[in-house]
Amino acid sequence: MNKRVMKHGYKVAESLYNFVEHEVLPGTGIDAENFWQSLADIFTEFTPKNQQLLATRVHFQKQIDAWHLDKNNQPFSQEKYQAFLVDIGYIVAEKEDFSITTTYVDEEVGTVAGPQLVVPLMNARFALNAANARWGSLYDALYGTDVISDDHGAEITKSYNPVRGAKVQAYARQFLDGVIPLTHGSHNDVISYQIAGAKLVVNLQTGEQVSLVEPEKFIAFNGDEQNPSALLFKNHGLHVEIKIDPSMPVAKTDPASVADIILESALSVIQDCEDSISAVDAEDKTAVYRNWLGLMKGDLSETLQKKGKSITRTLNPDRQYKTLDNEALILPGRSLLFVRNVGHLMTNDAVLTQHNEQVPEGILDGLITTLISLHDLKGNSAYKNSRQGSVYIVKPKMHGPDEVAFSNALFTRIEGCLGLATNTIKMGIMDEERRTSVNLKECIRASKERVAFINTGFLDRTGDEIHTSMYAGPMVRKELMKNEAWISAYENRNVRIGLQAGFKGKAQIGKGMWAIPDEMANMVETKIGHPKSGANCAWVPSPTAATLHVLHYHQVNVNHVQDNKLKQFSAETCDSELSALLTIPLLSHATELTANEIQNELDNNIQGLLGYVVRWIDQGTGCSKVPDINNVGRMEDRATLRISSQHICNWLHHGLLTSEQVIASLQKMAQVVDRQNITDSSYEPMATNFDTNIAFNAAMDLIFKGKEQPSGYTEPLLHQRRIEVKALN
Ligand SMILES: CC(=O)SCCNC(=O)CCNC(=O)[C@H](O)C(C)(C)COP(=O)(O)OP(=O)(O)OC[C@H]1O[C@@H](n2cnc3c(N)ncnc32)[C@H](O)[C@@H]1OP(=O)(O)O
Ligand SMILES: O=CC(=O)O
Ligand SMILES: [Mg+2]
Repeated sequence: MNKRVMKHGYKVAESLYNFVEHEVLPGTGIDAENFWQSLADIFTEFTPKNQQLLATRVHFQKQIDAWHLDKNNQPFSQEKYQAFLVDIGYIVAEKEDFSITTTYVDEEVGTVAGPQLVVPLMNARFALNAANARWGSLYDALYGTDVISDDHGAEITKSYNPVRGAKVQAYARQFLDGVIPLTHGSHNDVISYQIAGAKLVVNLQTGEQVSLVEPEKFIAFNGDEQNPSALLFKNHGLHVEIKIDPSMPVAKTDPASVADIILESALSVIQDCEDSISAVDAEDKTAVYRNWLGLMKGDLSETLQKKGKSITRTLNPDRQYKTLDNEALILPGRSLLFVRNVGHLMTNDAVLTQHNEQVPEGILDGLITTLISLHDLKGNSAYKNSRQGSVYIVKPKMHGPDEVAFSNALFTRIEGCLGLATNTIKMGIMDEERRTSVNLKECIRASKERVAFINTGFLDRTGDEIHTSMYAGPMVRKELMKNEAWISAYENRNVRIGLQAGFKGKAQIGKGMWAIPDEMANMVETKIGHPKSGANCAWVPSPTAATLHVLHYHQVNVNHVQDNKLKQFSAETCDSELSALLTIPLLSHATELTANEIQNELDNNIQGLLGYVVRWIDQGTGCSKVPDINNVGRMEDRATLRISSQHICNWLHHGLLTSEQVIASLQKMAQVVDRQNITDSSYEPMATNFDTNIAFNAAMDLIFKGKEQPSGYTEPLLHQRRIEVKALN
């Protein structure tokens, strides 16, 4: 049991208290007693409203459930359905047009389009890697993934495979031809790059000297003009470095001695306190906050074993080049960091009221993560995060404008307590709940002075789609959701509303996660759709994916796309979008499923669900790669768990599945998952005792108690079961 320190009527867990007093506050200029007083005041002031907002969610859901139950067996009227949603206040009236006025936004957010990497903040090794993923090796990203096919002897072998290496070089040169084309010939034919008269001079095998079609794209270099070691280019605001080093093995097979192409990759990173981590108590929360502190003070480090060697990972310094006028050019060495707080639902025992009630975790996150960010704002770190002096907080899982207004008011209050100018905290709004999508314009208005992004979190959004309309009928198969009318309306509408609210040049319009981490060829083929849709950032699961996704932003000029989109919108599109958005993705008679298809869908869902839950509950791993039924590794987090659990629950309720069938699948798939984890010595098999295995029972609850879970969220049950496991150890 955590010891507690009484502070102004609140009982603060000793672990958090000591951390704040001894590690966070020194150097912030904030007086300790004033801080604890502010904490107490903020909880006293904001907790009742937080609770009221949660009660409103329940109230809406009950009315929607009753409407569908009442209408059972009657033909569905979309018109009546929408009128009902307006009537109960679920859809609010859209007011006059407006533009956001957010200021002091860093260029990674406002003006340059590029990948956004998400990382579990609880894992220091990953968190550091993500912060350093601003720059990535294109050669490594290509060599190590399926973007380069392994036919004709090009497979990945134990030692370097020159056949594969040659394919990587060819791919990279083709990329250079697209981004920085030569006035004549190809980067394939280059024997040397030099600088003369503040220009790039390119010598070809043919003996010709050529230059760039757009010479202004060459902006800096390192080394001698005759023998440069690095050449720096800028395209669509993104930097590309050609690294020249004849001593590197790969450069020996390149007449121009190119050793790598280094790409500016993850412009921004979301350090996640939410769905990709498992933080259930004061001890866990303190560990997460400590990593954020290390990032903000610049001293986070982690020693790890890599390829049989011990290495210590720290934050990368900035990068230095010489401009063509021989001035120093310093570029950020690290990604711009956002921190994703938790939403309004959960509470945590890190702080208790005097009646031993847990406080809302989202309020605690807001206060502590901002307090920690003071180290960046006050220049206490050797490394700057926001050059504009802003703090970037992503707020997930908000339902509708009142909840956004609540976060906005909370942030204003936190700024007041910490002596920060109002709107120093920038808010990222996850557009991932149905009531937010439907009322997005009003959600943005509620934070129009600080909003820095709207992101389509389509995974949570799909979970909410299923839960909200649980009683309307059985939903389409999970994989087919992406073809449904609501999802394209949701994605298009998010871009339209963001652009019409003046996001261009000021804030991000973001797209969702690439959740198949090993399918990079597929990603390179398809994720170009995100910049083409007008989004200026999109989520990737790993640094490698960031280096590959950035290729798209070199091909697509998002600024131009946004300008063109703004000219195209019409009033009619807005109306038809709303009814498409509210079209429930129900199975139609035309698409009735065979018993086999139903069983496959169930087994697939259960395999992913169990594979994720067992690691969450037993090992505290919040984001995992779990093989699906076709052995494709899927990124699973709490949002994907929300989808699978709610989907099974929905089919169970509507009689497509029986309880016995679900239990049989759970037991069969538990054995599959146990086998998948056989090489993990810390893994506890589930199939040895289904009755007592806590993770297995958590999975059962997620399905059989799924209908009653608030908004279909998985965190209440996951937390409860993880706390049980932690108590045993
Ligand atoms: C719906 C939503 O909310 S989506 C947002 C939540 N999702 C995320 O945050 C995704 C985070 N990603 C991950 O956790 C991982 O990439 C997974 C679990 C998806 C896949 O993991 P694996 O492919 O098994 O990667 P693995 O654990 O082998 O790590 C490989 C390397 O990549 C690095 N890496 C993987 N993902 C990341 C990441 N997101 N950020 C930084 N580094 C990463 C690791 O540090 C490791 O490098 P290292 O050995 O030098 O430290
Ligand atoms: O948070 C992202 C999502 O897709 O959910
Ligand atoms: Mg989400």
